[in-house]
Amino acid sequence: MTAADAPAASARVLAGPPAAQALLDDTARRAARLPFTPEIAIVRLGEDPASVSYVRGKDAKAKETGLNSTVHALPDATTEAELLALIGQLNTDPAVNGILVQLPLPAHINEERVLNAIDPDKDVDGFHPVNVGRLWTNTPGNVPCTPQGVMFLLRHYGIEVAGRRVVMIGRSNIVGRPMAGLLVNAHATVTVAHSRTQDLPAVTREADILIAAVGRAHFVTPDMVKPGAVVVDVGINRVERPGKKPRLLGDVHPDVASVASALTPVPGGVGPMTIAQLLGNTVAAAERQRA
Ligand SMILES: NC(=O)C1=CN([C@@H]2O[C@H](COP(=O)(O)OP(=O)(O)OC[C@H]3O[C@@H](n4cnc5c(N)ncnc54)[C@H](OP(=O)(O)O)[C@@H]3O)[C@@H](O)[C@H]2O)C=CC1
Ligand SMILES: Nc1nc(=O)c2c([nH]1)NC[C@@H]1CN(c3ccc(C(=O)N[C@@H](CCC(=O)O)C(=O)O)cc3)C=[N+]21
Repeated sequence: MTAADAPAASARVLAGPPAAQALLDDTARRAARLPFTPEIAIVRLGEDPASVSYVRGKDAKAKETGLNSTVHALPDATTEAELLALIGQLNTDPAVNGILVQLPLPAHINEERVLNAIDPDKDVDGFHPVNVGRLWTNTPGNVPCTPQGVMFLLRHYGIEVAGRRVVMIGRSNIVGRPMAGLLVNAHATVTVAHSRTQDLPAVTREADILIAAVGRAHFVTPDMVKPGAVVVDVGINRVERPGKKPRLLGDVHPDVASVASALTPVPGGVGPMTIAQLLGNTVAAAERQRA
């Protein structure tokens, strides 16, 4: 065997399911300590296959964890006024501790108006501007599930963020921006890159921890990664295949495993953390509502 065929060093796999299970176990214990059963209301509009599949996953995990879960599956033609009326009812229903409106919403509905209508204390997605403000002032509130799940995963695997350079690729309200806020709160030095960033590979090569939430399959290539960096792949790019389950590709090219010291897989990385954190947020909201 020549040096050229020698297997490349391979990054440690930061598997989501064991970390997610640790979070779910803690969530189930906390739920069981409450004098009532915490309840999440999940609202979905239309039949987008990805949304149908995610909502099914969230509902099943909620029940497994000892929570009540109600799915409100509304037709695609639901008006914004009808959706707002449902949110109003869920806001005032004392049995409901958490509300999640699955995104994306159909084009005829104004997403901002809908998210702003959810009671911030029941907003377990943490998308309401009040919760965004709480995150950026480092005060208690509901925090978006995916970034908070990434923080849990890093902690679970003993990866320190304080004092380290983190580059976040993506600045969405769901992932990039709240991820940056959590990292700043955890004392990381944070750079947020996006589609207008000049010389992105030079920026990402500075990262001790590189987090990708771009939405483009295999976007992060080995030349963009500092040797030994930890790489977190948030991306989920669905490749539909007729008659088969869709293939899921991350935003990180698999060859990055030969440069990074640790890497989250897709599937089986950040995705399961998102769902576990949603239930964690629901129980935390129930605890605060009771206090
Ligand atoms: N694992 C999980 O639980 C979750 C996974 N996801 C997945 O994460 C990915 C990102 O989701 P989301 O944040 O909602 O996506 P958005 O499309 O809202 O945001 C993508 C971000 O990537 C940036 N971007 C796009 N192209 C480039 C480029 N060429 N160079 C640098 N930056 C670029 C955009 O920049 P700009 O702002 O300039 O347009 C934008 O900020 C998707 O694959 C999604 O499916 C999302 C939520 C949860
Ligand atoms: N209001 C709202 N809140 C969200 O949190 C939200 C949303 N809307 N819209 C869409 C994105 C995406 N998202 C995922 C959740 C779980 C997995 C997940 O469990 N993924 C598994 C695979 C699941 C499968 O096989 O399809 C994995 O990566 O291993 C992925 C993605 C939540 N989101």
